[in-house]
Amino acid sequence: MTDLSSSPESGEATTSSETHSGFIAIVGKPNVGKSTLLNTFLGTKVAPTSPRPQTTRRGVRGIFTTETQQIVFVDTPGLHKPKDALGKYMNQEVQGALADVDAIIWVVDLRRPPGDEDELVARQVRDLPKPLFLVGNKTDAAKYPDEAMKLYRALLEGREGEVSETMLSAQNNPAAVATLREQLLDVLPENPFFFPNSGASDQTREQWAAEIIREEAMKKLREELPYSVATRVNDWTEREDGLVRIEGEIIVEKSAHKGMVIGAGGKQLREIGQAARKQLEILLNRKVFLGLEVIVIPGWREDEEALRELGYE
Ligand SMILES: Nc1nc2c(ncn2[C@@H]2O[C@H](COP(=O)(O)OP(=O)(O)OP(=O)(O)O)[C@@H](O)[C@H]2O)c(=O)[nH]1
Repeated sequence: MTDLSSSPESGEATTSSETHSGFIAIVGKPNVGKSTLLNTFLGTKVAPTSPRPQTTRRGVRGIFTTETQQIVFVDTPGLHKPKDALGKYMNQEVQGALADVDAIIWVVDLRRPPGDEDELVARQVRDLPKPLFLVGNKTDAAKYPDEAMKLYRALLEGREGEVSETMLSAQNNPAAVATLREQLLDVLPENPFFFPNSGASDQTREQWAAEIIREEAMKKLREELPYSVATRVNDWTEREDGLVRIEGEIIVEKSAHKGMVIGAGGKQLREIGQAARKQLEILLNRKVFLGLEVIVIPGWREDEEALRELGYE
Protein backbone atom coordinates (compact mmCIF):
# COMPACT_ATOMS: atom_id res chain seq x y z
CA MET A 1 0.00 0.00 0.00
CA THR A 2 0.96 3.65 -0.22
CA ASP A 3 3.15 5.28 2.38
CA LEU A 4 0.71 6.50 5.01
CA SER A 5 2.57 9.35 6.45
CA SER A 6 3.48 12.64 4.86
CA SER A 7 4.61 15.80 6.52
CA PRO A 8 4.30 19.34 5.20
CA GLU A 9 7.63 20.11 6.87
CA SER A 10 9.53 17.45 4.97
CA GLY A 11 10.69 19.99 2.39
CA GLU A 12 9.71 17.83 -0.57
CA ALA A 13 6.55 19.74 -1.45
CA THR A 14 6.12 20.62 -5.11
CA THR A 15 6.29 24.38 -5.79
CA SER A 16 5.25 24.72 -9.45
CA SER A 17 2.92 27.67 -10.05
CA GLU A 18 0.86 25.49 -12.38
CA THR A 19 -0.34 23.25 -9.61
CA HIS A 20 -3.75 23.49 -8.00
CA SER A 21 -4.28 22.32 -4.48
CA GLY A 22 -6.48 22.92 -1.50
CA PHE A 23 -8.13 21.62 1.62
CA ILE A 24 -11.62 20.12 1.51
CA ALA A 25 -13.50 19.33 4.73
CA ILE A 26 -15.81 16.33 4.96
CA VAL A 27 -18.48 17.20 7.53
CA GLY A 28 -21.75 15.73 8.68
CA LYS A 29 -23.42 14.30 11.76
CA PRO A 30 -22.03 11.11 13.31
CA ASN A 31 -22.25 7.82 11.40
CA VAL A 32 -23.31 9.12 7.98
CA GLY A 33 -20.25 7.63 6.23
CA LYS A 34 -17.69 10.46 6.17
CA SER A 35 -14.69 8.24 6.88
CA THR A 36 -15.92 5.62 4.43
CA LEU A 37 -16.16 8.31 1.76
CA LEU A 38 -12.64 9.49 2.55
CA ASN A 39 -11.25 5.97 2.31
CA THR A 40 -13.01 5.44 -1.04
CA PHE A 41 -11.71 8.78 -2.37
CA LEU A 42 -8.20 7.58 -1.61
CA GLY A 43 -8.60 3.91 -2.46
CA THR A 44 -6.88 3.07 0.83
CA LYS A 45 -7.84 3.10 4.45
CA VAL A 46 -6.66 6.16 6.33
CA ALA A 47 -9.60 6.69 8.69
CA PRO A 48 -11.38 4.34 11.09
CA THR A 49 -14.99 3.45 10.30
CA SER A 50 -17.52 1.60 12.40
CA PRO A 51 -21.27 1.25 12.84
CA ARG A 52 -20.94 3.28 16.05
CA PRO A 53 -21.47 7.02 15.88
CA GLN A 54 -18.54 9.24 16.85
CA THR A 55 -15.83 6.86 15.74
CA THR A 56 -13.74 9.66 14.24
CA ARG A 57 -12.22 11.88 16.91
CA ARG A 58 -9.52 13.90 15.27
CA GLY A 59 -9.46 15.65 11.93
CA VAL A 60 -7.62 13.01 9.94
CA ARG A 61 -6.21 14.30 6.69
CA GLY A 62 -6.22 12.20 3.56
CA ILE A 63 -4.21 13.31 0.58
CA PHE A 64 -5.07 12.69 -3.07
CA THR A 65 -2.50 13.79 -5.62
CA THR A 66 -2.42 13.79 -9.41
CA GLU A 67 0.42 15.18 -11.50
CA THR A 68 -0.74 18.78 -11.10
CA GLN A 69 -3.51 18.70 -8.47
CA GLN A 70 -3.69 17.86 -4.81
CA ILE A 71 -6.72 17.57 -2.56
CA VAL A 72 -6.09 17.47 1.16
CA PHE A 73 -9.29 15.98 2.58
CA VAL A 74 -10.00 16.78 6.21
CA ASP A 75 -12.20 14.08 7.70
CA THR A 76 -13.93 15.55 10.72
CA PRO A 77 -15.64 14.04 13.77
CA GLY A 78 -19.43 13.95 13.49
CA LEU A 79 -20.92 17.22 14.72
CA HIS A 80 -23.05 16.48 17.79
CA LYS A 81 -24.18 17.91 21.11
CA PRO A 82 -21.11 17.42 23.32
CA LYS A 83 -21.37 15.67 26.68
CA ASP A 84 -17.77 15.96 27.86
CA ALA A 85 -14.40 17.61 27.15
CA LEU A 86 -13.67 15.03 24.45
CA GLY A 87 -16.97 15.91 22.73
CA LYS A 88 -16.14 19.61 22.91
CA TYR A 89 -12.73 18.94 21.43
CA MET A 90 -14.37 16.98 18.59
CA ASN A 91 -16.76 19.83 17.73
CA GLN A 92 -13.90 22.33 17.85
CA GLU A 93 -12.06 20.14 15.37
CA VAL A 94 -15.00 20.56 12.98
CA GLN A 95 -15.22 24.34 13.42
CA GLY A 96 -11.46 24.71 12.97
CA ALA A 97 -11.57 22.60 9.83
CA LEU A 98 -14.42 24.64 8.31
CA ALA A 99 -12.60 27.92 8.83
CA ASP A 100 -9.47 26.77 7.06
CA VAL A 101 -10.71 24.87 4.02
CA ASP A 102 -11.30 25.82 0.38
CA ALA A 103 -14.45 23.73 -0.08
CA ILE A 104 -16.83 21.67 2.01
CA ILE A 105 -18.46 18.28 1.51
CA TRP A 106 -21.55 17.81 3.66
CA VAL A 107 -22.41 14.12 3.91
CA VAL A 108 -25.95 13.06 4.81
CA ASP A 109 -27.53 9.63 5.30
CA LEU A 110 -30.34 9.17 2.78
CA ARG A 111 -31.87 6.31 4.73
CA ARG A 112 -33.36 8.89 7.08
CA PRO A 113 -34.84 12.38 6.93
CA PRO A 114 -32.82 15.19 8.52
CA GLY A 115 -32.71 15.42 12.32
CA ASP A 116 -31.50 18.04 14.83
CA GLU A 117 -27.87 17.21 14.28
CA ASP A 118 -28.22 17.65 10.51
CA GLU A 119 -29.73 21.07 11.13
CA LEU A 120 -26.76 21.88 13.34
CA VAL A 121 -24.41 21.02 10.49
CA ALA A 122 -26.49 22.89 7.90
CA ARG A 123 -26.34 26.02 10.04
CA GLN A 124 -22.54 25.72 10.25
CA VAL A 125 -21.97 25.32 6.52
CA ARG A 126 -24.80 27.32 4.95
CA ASP A 127 -23.33 30.78 5.16
CA LEU A 128 -19.70 30.04 4.48
CA PRO A 129 -18.65 31.55 1.14
CA LYS A 130 -17.02 28.36 -0.11
CA PRO A 131 -18.00 25.77 -2.72
CA LEU A 132 -20.37 23.33 -1.05
CA PHE A 133 -20.99 19.74 -2.12
CA LEU A 134 -24.03 18.02 -0.65
CA VAL A 135 -23.47 14.27 -0.76
CA GLY A 136 -26.44 11.99 -0.11
CA ASN A 137 -24.86 8.71 1.02
CA LYS A 138 -26.10 5.12 1.48
CA THR A 139 -28.29 5.08 -1.63
CA ASP A 140 -27.85 1.28 -1.61
CA ALA A 141 -29.87 1.06 1.61
CA ALA A 142 -32.23 4.05 1.24
CA LYS A 143 -35.93 3.48 0.49
CA TYR A 144 -36.76 7.04 -0.54
CA PRO A 145 -33.45 8.64 -1.52
CA ASP A 146 -34.92 11.41 -3.71
CA GLU A 147 -37.41 12.51 -1.08
CA ALA A 148 -34.73 12.49 1.63
CA MET A 149 -32.36 14.49 -0.56
CA LYS A 150 -35.04 17.11 -1.08
CA LEU A 151 -35.41 17.55 2.68
CA TYR A 152 -31.67 17.92 3.16
CA ARG A 153 -31.47 20.42 0.29
CA ALA A 154 -34.20 22.47 1.96
CA LEU A 155 -31.94 22.96 4.99
CA LEU A 156 -29.62 24.97 2.75
CA GLU A 157 -32.36 27.33 1.64
CA GLY A 158 -31.25 30.90 1.33
CA ARG A 159 -27.67 29.98 0.73
CA GLU A 160 -25.90 32.31 -1.68
CA GLY A 161 -24.03 30.59 -4.43
CA GLU A 162 -24.11 27.16 -5.90
CA VAL A 163 -24.43 23.84 -4.14
CA SER A 164 -23.40 20.72 -6.05
CA GLU A 165 -25.37 17.60 -5.27
CA THR A 166 -24.49 13.93 -5.57
CA MET A 167 -26.28 10.80 -4.42
CA LEU A 168 -24.10 7.72 -4.02
CA SER A 169 -22.99 4.85 -1.87
CA ALA A 170 -19.55 5.58 -0.45
CA GLN A 171 -19.21 1.94 0.46
CA ASN A 172 -20.37 0.26 -2.73
CA ASN A 173 -19.98 2.72 -5.54
CA PRO A 174 -16.34 3.70 -6.13
CA ALA A 175 -17.06 4.93 -9.68
CA ALA A 176 -19.53 7.55 -8.41
CA VAL A 177 -17.04 8.57 -5.73
CA ALA A 178 -14.35 8.98 -8.40
CA THR A 179 -16.69 11.21 -10.45
CA LEU A 180 -17.29 13.38 -7.41
CA ARG A 181 -13.53 13.56 -6.86
CA GLU A 182 -13.15 14.92 -10.42
CA GLN A 183 -15.62 17.69 -9.61
CA LEU A 184 -13.66 18.52 -6.48
CA LEU A 185 -10.43 18.81 -8.45
CA ASP A 186 -12.11 21.53 -10.54
CA VAL A 187 -12.63 23.87 -7.57
CA LEU A 188 -9.05 23.78 -6.28
CA PRO A 189 -7.30 27.16 -6.24
CA GLU A 190 -3.89 27.65 -7.78
CA ASN A 191 -1.43 26.70 -5.07
CA PRO A 192 1.76 24.72 -4.62
CA PHE A 193 1.28 21.22 -3.21
CA PHE A 194 0.93 21.20 0.56
CA PHE A 195 2.27 17.69 0.97
CA PRO A 196 4.83 15.58 -0.86
CA ASN A 197 3.04 13.51 -3.46
CA SER A 198 3.84 10.11 -2.00
CA GLY A 199 1.67 9.88 1.11
CA ALA A 200 -2.04 9.28 1.62
CA SER A 201 -2.36 10.77 5.10
CA ASP A 202 -0.69 13.11 7.55
CA GLN A 203 -0.90 10.64 10.41
CA THR A 204 2.16 8.83 11.69
CA ARG A 205 2.04 5.08 11.18
CA GLU A 206 1.65 4.72 14.95
CA GLN A 207 -1.43 7.02 15.03
CA TRP A 208 -2.89 5.18 12.07
CA ALA A 209 -2.42 1.74 13.65
CA ALA A 210 -3.85 3.02 16.96
CA GLU A 211 -6.99 4.12 15.08
CA ILE A 212 -7.40 0.66 13.54
CA ILE A 213 -7.13 -0.88 17.00
CA ARG A 214 -9.71 1.62 18.32
CA GLU A 215 -12.04 0.82 15.44
CA GLU A 216 -12.00 -2.88 16.33
CA ALA A 217 -12.39 -2.15 20.03
CA MET A 218 -15.37 0.12 19.31
CA LYS A 219 -17.00 -2.57 17.19
CA LYS A 220 -16.68 -5.21 19.92
CA LEU A 221 -17.44 -3.24 23.07
CA ARG A 222 -20.97 -2.60 24.28
CA GLU A 223 -23.01 0.29 25.66
CA GLU A 224 -21.00 3.33 26.79
CA LEU A 225 -17.66 1.49 26.82
CA PRO A 226 -16.75 2.16 23.14
CA TYR A 227 -16.77 5.89 23.84
CA SER A 228 -14.60 5.63 26.90
CA VAL A 229 -11.65 3.87 25.27
CA ALA A 230 -8.65 5.47 23.66
CA THR A 231 -5.75 3.68 22.02
CA ARG A 232 -2.12 4.40 21.40
CA VAL A 233 0.81 2.60 19.84
CA ASN A 234 4.04 2.86 21.80
CA ASP A 235 6.36 0.79 19.67
CA TRP A 236 6.65 -0.21 16.02
CA THR A 237 9.55 -2.40 15.01
CA GLU A 238 10.20 -3.86 11.58
CA ARG A 239 12.15 -7.07 11.69
CA GLU A 240 14.52 -8.21 8.96
CA ASP A 241 12.25 -11.11 8.03
CA GLY A 242 9.49 -8.56 7.20
CA LEU A 243 7.38 -9.02 10.32
CA VAL A 244 6.11 -5.80 11.90
CA ARG A 245 5.90 -5.83 15.69
CA ILE A 246 3.41 -3.32 17.08
CA GLU A 247 2.89 -2.73 20.80
CA GLY A 248 -0.35 -0.96 21.62
CA GLU A 249 -2.44 0.09 24.57
CA ILE A 250 -6.17 0.34 25.10
CA ILE A 251 -6.87 3.04 27.65
CA VAL A 252 -9.97 2.93 29.83
CA GLU A 253 -11.35 5.38 32.39
CA LYS A 254 -12.01 3.09 35.36
CA SER A 255 -10.45 -0.08 36.78
CA ALA A 256 -13.87 -1.72 36.51
CA HIS A 257 -13.74 -1.18 32.74
CA LYS A 258 -10.40 -2.95 32.41
CA GLY A 259 -11.90 -6.38 33.05
CA MET A 260 -14.82 -5.58 30.75
CA VAL A 261 -12.45 -4.90 27.88
CA ILE A 262 -10.29 -7.95 28.60
CA GLY A 263 -13.30 -10.25 28.97
CA ALA A 264 -13.51 -13.68 30.59
CA GLY A 265 -10.19 -15.47 30.27
CA GLY A 266 -8.91 -12.62 28.07
CA LYS A 267 -11.27 -13.65 25.26
CA GLN A 268 -12.50 -10.23 24.22
CA LEU A 269 -9.08 -8.58 24.19
CA ARG A 270 -7.81 -11.49 22.13
CA GLU A 271 -10.63 -11.01 19.64
CA ILE A 272 -10.01 -7.26 19.37
CA GLY A 273 -6.30 -7.96 18.84
CA GLN A 274 -6.95 -10.61 16.20
CA ALA A 275 -9.35 -8.43 14.23
CA ALA A 276 -6.99 -5.43 14.37
CA ARG A 277 -4.00 -7.57 13.41
CA LYS A 278 -5.89 -8.98 10.42
CA GLN A 279 -6.74 -5.48 9.17
CA LEU A 280 -3.19 -4.27 9.71
CA GLU A 281 -1.78 -7.27 7.83
CA ILE A 282 -4.07 -6.67 4.86
CA LEU A 283 -3.42 -2.94 4.77
CA LEU A 284 0.34 -3.22 5.23
CA ASN A 285 0.65 -6.40 3.20
CA ARG A 286 3.02 -7.68 5.90
CA LYS A 287 2.87 -10.17 8.73
CA VAL A 288 2.08 -8.36 11.95
CA PHE A 289 2.59 -9.22 15.60
CA LEU A 290 0.28 -7.08 17.69
CA GLY A 291 0.77 -6.86 21.46
CA LEU A 292 -2.10 -5.22 23.33
CA GLU A 293 -2.34 -4.12 26.93
CA VAL A 294 -5.25 -2.45 28.75
CA ILE A 295 -4.36 0.42 31.08
CA VAL A 296 -6.41 2.81 33.23
CA ILE A 297 -6.12 6.60 33.05
CA PRO A 298 -8.86 7.69 35.47
CA GLY A 299 -11.45 9.96 33.82
CA TRP A 300 -9.27 10.67 30.76
CA ARG A 301 -12.17 12.11 28.73
CA GLU A 302 -12.52 15.00 31.18
CA ASP A 303 -8.82 15.46 31.82
CA GLU A 304 -7.27 18.13 29.57
CA GLU A 305 -3.75 16.86 30.18
CA ALA A 306 -4.64 13.25 29.41
CA LEU A 307 -6.50 14.37 26.27
CA ARG A 308 -3.37 16.18 25.12
CA GLU A 309 -1.20 13.19 25.93
CA LEU A 310 -3.49 10.99 23.84
CA GLY A 311 -3.20 13.35 20.88
CA TYR A 312 -6.55 15.13 21.22
CA GLU A 313 -5.30 18.72 21.24
N1 LIG B 1 -25.27 0.76 3.54
C1 LIG B 1 -24.25 1.61 3.56
N2 LIG B 1 -23.55 1.78 4.69
C2 LIG B 1 -22.51 2.67 4.67
C3 LIG B 1 -22.16 3.39 3.50
N3 LIG B 1 -21.11 4.20 3.81
C4 LIG B 1 -20.81 3.97 5.11
N4 LIG B 1 -21.65 3.04 5.64
C5 LIG B 1 -21.64 2.49 7.02
O1 LIG B 1 -22.00 3.52 7.93
C6 LIG B 1 -21.32 3.35 9.16
C7 LIG B 1 -20.61 4.64 9.54
O2 LIG B 1 -19.58 4.89 8.61
P1 LIG B 1 -18.36 5.87 8.94
O3 LIG B 1 -17.63 6.07 7.68
O4 LIG B 1 -17.61 5.37 10.14
O5 LIG B 1 -19.19 7.17 9.35
P2 LIG B 1 -18.68 8.58 9.89
O6 LIG B 1 -19.62 9.60 9.37
O7 LIG B 1 -17.21 8.79 9.59
O8 LIG B 1 -18.90 8.40 11.43
P3 LIG B 1 -18.36 9.24 12.72
O9 LIG B 1 -17.00 8.77 13.00
O10 LIG B 1 -19.36 8.87 13.74
O11 LIG B 1 -18.45 10.69 12.40
C8 LIG B 1 -20.36 2.17 8.95
O12 LIG B 1 -20.96 1.01 9.49
C9 LIG B 1 -20.23 2.08 7.45
O13 LIG B 1 -19.95 0.76 7.02
C10 LIG B 1 -22.93 3.16 2.30
O14 LIG B 1 -22.68 3.71 1.23
N5 LIG B 1 -23.95 2.28 2.40
